[in-house]
Amino acid sequence: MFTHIPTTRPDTPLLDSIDFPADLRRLPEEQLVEIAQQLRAFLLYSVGQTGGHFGAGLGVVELTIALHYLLNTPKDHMVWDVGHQSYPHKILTGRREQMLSMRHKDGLAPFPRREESIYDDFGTGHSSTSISAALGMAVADQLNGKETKTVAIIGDGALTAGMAFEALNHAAHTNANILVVLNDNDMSISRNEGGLATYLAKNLKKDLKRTKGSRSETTAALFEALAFEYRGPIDGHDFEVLLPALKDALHKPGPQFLHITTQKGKGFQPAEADPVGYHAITKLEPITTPKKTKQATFANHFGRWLLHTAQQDKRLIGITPAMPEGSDLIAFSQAFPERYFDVAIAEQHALTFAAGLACAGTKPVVAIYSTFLQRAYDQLIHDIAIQSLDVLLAVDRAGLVGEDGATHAGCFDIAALRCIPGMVIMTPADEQEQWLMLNTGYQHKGPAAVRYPRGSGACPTPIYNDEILPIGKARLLISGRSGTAILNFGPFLAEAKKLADKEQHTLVDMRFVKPLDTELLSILMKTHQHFISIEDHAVQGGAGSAVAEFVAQSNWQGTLKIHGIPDRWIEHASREAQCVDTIFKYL
Ligand SMILES: Cc1ncc(C[n+]2csc(CCOP(=O)(O)OP(=O)(O)O)c2C)c(N)n1
Ligand SMILES: CC(=O)[C@@H](O)[C@H](O)COP(=O)(O)O
Ligand SMILES: [Mg+2]
Repeated sequence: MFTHIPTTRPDTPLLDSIDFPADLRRLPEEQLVEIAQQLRAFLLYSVGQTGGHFGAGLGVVELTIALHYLLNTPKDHMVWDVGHQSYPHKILTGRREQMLSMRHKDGLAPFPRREESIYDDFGTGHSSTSISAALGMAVADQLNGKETKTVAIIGDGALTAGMAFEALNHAAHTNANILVVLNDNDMSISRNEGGLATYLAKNLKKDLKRTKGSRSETTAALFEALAFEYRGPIDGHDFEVLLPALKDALHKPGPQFLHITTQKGKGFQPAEADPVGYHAITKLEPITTPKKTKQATFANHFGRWLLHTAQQDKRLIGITPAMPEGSDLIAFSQAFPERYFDVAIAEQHALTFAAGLACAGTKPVVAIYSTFLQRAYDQLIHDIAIQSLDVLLAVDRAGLVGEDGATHAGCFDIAALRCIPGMVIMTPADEQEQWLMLNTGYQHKGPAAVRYPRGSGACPTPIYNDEILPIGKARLLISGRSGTAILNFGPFLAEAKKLADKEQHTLVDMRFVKPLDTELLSILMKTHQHFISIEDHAVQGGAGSAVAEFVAQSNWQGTLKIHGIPDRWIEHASREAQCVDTIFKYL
């Protein structure tokens, strides 16, 4: 058991002899335990150097080794759900020496990526896609006459999403050679919530008396009802049971299911004791580096707003799809457990559940990352917006998010939301505006969204008051100038002001993307020939596009320059570096 993250590279001679899975397959089974030990040591070291997802990878060390040992990768397929647990897979598939570049600009990606390696069969980052994608591969290989095996590895958290069940429902009624491995560690990022998690955990307790490796009749019933051939649960850290179970499952044709139990953070004592805290870590700083005091983030201020507002209004309900820590609903959940709902990884359900709550007279607030809101688009349109229901979306991690890269960037929410009739969309420039906009969205009758970025902004100590903003009204910050007006939407007001000061431009904090302050724009159009818009969102379809649509309908002869995220995928790097390379590039 490791108790510390090594700060120097550990000695891992056996691991160093494995450049690719073929090297692993040449070793006798007896050496796999030693490989696992060395893989864990190296993983601890490398994640300590780069930061990143931590507990999930430690939990699948034996599974990763066993799968590469038994499969003929890369000919056979392996799809890692979410992909946050794929670091051991990367280490065994030719990328060991690049691990220290992980999450850095031009370095390894933090999730599987098809462009990065032929061993990465499917790009992930969002959860619950693995069974669908694996089924597609298995069916295509069958149609093409290829004799391959395909494995989807899905966690108990990812299994809570509707999409996973849609795929199970389909897969079981094909004759595809697909194996679903359920990696059950009884954890999502936080505690795994809901009936399925309870069912699996309850059965596991009941089954503790089973002999090693024997089958659970109770859990089998669920997956066999869907026509999978089920085996398990077995100890996913014990090669003695893991290898035979995998061999058996891989040699049988048709849809197979293997249920393994593992420990998140396995082998590193602090992570086993605190799997939530060690879901992901920041990189280790040398002890000589002075400790930075942690500034409250936009998410933290949202958490404070939620608690404050819930204390005043009994109707408030707070909802998170499995991100209570990230979105910071912790204090609220402790103060008002009966009004707090972690609905598991179920973004679609979260929104329609909120719609139902709003129909029955409560005031739901859904805290959701911009990138995961993409999952629930129809629910927003069909269940909330058409019925003009009173739901507030606190859209977190809007814009570029840094090291998680393109899968997690929140670049599309304005474009997606802006075309929905009746939506109110607000873009706070700082934490003070975030607070006021949350007040405003909460009091507004009908759907509203406040989008705010990852990390902290320019006003770390906002004044918490009950003020409400006039809907659709911008804030003219520097007036009395003519020529060019800068229209700021969101967190880059300081950069916009710098430019305005330097070039003697007018400066407007637009605040609302929808409704747009067309009255102010019309006034500015009389004295300005140029507009420059700035936003933390894709240029196509974003706030600048809203301005473009408006001015195109007028007879204004001026020009508009839109600064935002360009029409390409922005890869992992620090958020600052991403912004410098994109939004700020031509400012
Ligand atoms: C659609 C979607 N919603 C939320 C997340 C955030 N998220 C990443 S990992 C995770 C927990 C996954 O739990 P599980 O599948 O059991 O994997 P474990 O971390 O326990 O190994 C969550 C909620 C995501 N990646 N995708
Ligand atoms: C894998 C995943 O989807 C989450 O763990 C995500 O990386 C969290 O992002 P934040 O660090 O912004 O909360
Ligand atoms: Mg889990």
